[in-house]
Amino acid sequence: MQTEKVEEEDDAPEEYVALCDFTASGSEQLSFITGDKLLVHNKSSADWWWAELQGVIGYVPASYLRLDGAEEGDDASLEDPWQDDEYFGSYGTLRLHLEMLSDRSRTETYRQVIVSNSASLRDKVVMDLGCGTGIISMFCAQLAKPSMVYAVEASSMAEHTRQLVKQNGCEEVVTVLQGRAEELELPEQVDILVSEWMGNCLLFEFMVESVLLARDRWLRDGGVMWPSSAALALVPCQADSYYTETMAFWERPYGLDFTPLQPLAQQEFFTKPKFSHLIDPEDCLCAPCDVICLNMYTVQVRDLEVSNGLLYYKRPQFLSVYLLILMEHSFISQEMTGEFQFCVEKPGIFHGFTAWFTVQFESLEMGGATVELNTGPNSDPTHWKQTLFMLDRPIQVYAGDSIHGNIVLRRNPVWRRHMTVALHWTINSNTDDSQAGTKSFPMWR
Ligand SMILES: N=C(N)NCC[C@H]1O[C@@H](n2cnc3c(N)ncnc32)[C@H](O)[C@@H]1O
Repeated sequence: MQTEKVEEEDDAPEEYVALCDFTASGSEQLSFITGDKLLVHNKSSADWWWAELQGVIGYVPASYLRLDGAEEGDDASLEDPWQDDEYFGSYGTLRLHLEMLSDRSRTETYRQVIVSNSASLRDKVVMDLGCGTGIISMFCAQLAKPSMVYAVEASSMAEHTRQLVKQNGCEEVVTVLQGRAEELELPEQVDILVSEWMGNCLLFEFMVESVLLARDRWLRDGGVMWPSSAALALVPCQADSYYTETMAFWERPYGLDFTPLQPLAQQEFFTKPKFSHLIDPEDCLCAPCDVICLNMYTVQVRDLEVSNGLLYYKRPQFLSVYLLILMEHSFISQEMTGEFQFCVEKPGIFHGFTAWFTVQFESLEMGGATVELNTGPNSDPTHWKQTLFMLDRPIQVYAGDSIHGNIVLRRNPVWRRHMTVALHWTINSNTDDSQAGTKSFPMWR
């Protein structure tokens, strides 16, 4: 069994400075704000450290801290906040492309978009951003007659993609360009920017930033974005089997009482979201709702940030605290926050929330049908499946109960492909007293 490298507890705690705010999501975690100086007593894991702030002790996310006195560039890991070596390295192998190509729901949807717009694609210039093995570009070349497809791929897969394009007789139409789309030089503007950029919970990996930068630089006025829009859906749900196998398990394994391990189980299994969760439609406590909606023509890169403050590392000393507070609230991005109001349709156990996304592809023809890829529980399963956010403790709910609150996707100010999903909820019930809760889930740092 692989164990994470655990550094021995040092005798003298080390002083670290907070790079950004962190809001604890459980009693065992410690909140802090940008600039706080924390004493780290134990680096119990790579992600979570045992630290002290003004006499209070708790777990803190290691990625939010930097050794006090170290300069910004000192920490080698901070040199690549996009983690591009690791990220594009992983896409340079076949594993992830095999997973994406094996996802028929995903891949057939893109093929359907090309087929249903084949006439309008004639003589158009297309960019396929993050083309991977070039499947979408070759669909364009085989099923329609665009004048040019720029197949852009930053990983080393691009070399193989060139070979596949030639192997399939598409080299007249498809030009493979290796590099980050936002850094490449194209010979011309494009009519259509197509990309399969969606990550778990829609935004993880934040490839969407590259799509927006490429849009602003290469999509001609009046050009088309595919997907044209995207939405994150959320639903309160039961997750009895996951709860049983990770938490209830410790009650009486082999006739012994292992319940003292349950706080550890909560920290280990419920602190982060559970990717690739397949929720049974029966486990939805009510109908889902779209909590985050992105218009791919108007959303801006700055809208992807939910600011904790003016600047993550420094604050202008001359601004009064009042003005800071005033300006902070003006920075909250509407795109990254969503309200919800659910009405429980049947009695059950509220174990947590499940999230998934949908993306829409508008027709190139006026009044033509929009194509949608839905990764939710009532559609054909995809490789993304759904994402489960477990509460610390399950709550009994009844038909008619209301669960309202909001979700905030807070992009990690240090690790640019990561975010924290914060959920705040209040349950109003005719049967029990109302309850409120909040929990933040790092994804992953
Ligand atoms: N969650 C996903 N859909 N990931 C697909 C990512 C694919 O796009 C590629 N990719 C991601 N970002 C970029 C970028 N900025 N420029 C070019 N290719 C990219 C990546 O190498 C992989 O082949």
